Amino acid sequence: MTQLILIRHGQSQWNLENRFTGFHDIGLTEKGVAEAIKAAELIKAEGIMLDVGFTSFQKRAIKTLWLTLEGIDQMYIPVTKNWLLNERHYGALTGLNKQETRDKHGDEQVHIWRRSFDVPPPQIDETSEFHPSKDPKYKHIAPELLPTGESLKMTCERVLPYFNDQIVPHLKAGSNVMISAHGNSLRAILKSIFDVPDDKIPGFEFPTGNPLLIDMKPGTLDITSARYMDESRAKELPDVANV
Ligand SMILES: O=C(O)[C@@H](CO)OP(=O)(O)O
Repeated sequence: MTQLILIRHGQSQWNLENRFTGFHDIGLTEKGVAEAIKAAELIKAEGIMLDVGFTSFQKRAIKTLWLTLEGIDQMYIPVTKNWLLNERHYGALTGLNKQETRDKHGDEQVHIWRRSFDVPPPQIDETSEFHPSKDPKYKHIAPELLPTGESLKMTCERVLPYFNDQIVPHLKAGSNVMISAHGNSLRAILKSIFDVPDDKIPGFEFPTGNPLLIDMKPGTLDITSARYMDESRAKELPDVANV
């Protein structure tokens, strides 16, 4: 059996403040740190041995992975960070309070921006402090590749080629893989491995800092079981259709 653990970062400061976050690089709250430590306890209790880890360029996901690997005493595994696993870029909404945005634009418009599959948010202006060109961690990436406002569809188109090329080969070779990432970059992976239709995928929510353990038949991506390890904070999962 091959094991894949998907974990959304623990609670971030902007999750707490209810602000659109996307590419903004904000840290974990104390609660977020505690969630990552708890995630490690759950993984350790089941004796899972990881072979390789992947995360984004964003400290909330990186630190969640660090704390988890520290807690399970497996800090030796190779870890690859890639910006292609970043959260969906929230465009001009970045930094805004979600409730204030609802009050201004209405519940329906904000729901479309947050949970449609293919409607992108308004693009971020080049002069904004949150424009990705202002962040030195992306200086090696061609400016035209950097997102300035992504729909979930666009996030899938960014994340899935990386997942298929760089992560799937590890799974097919039988390695146990942990991916620490974000609500929408993980939706992209969930959509791919569970074959979730476009109109259904926005409905799946990843709880913060709660490892999703997915068992696969060796040498394949055929899922035999999937469950959130902290049952008390579990969310709905797609049906395991390909057992
Ligand atoms: O703000 C964000 O970057 C994301 C994830 O926290 O929010 P949403 O739930 O609106 O996709």
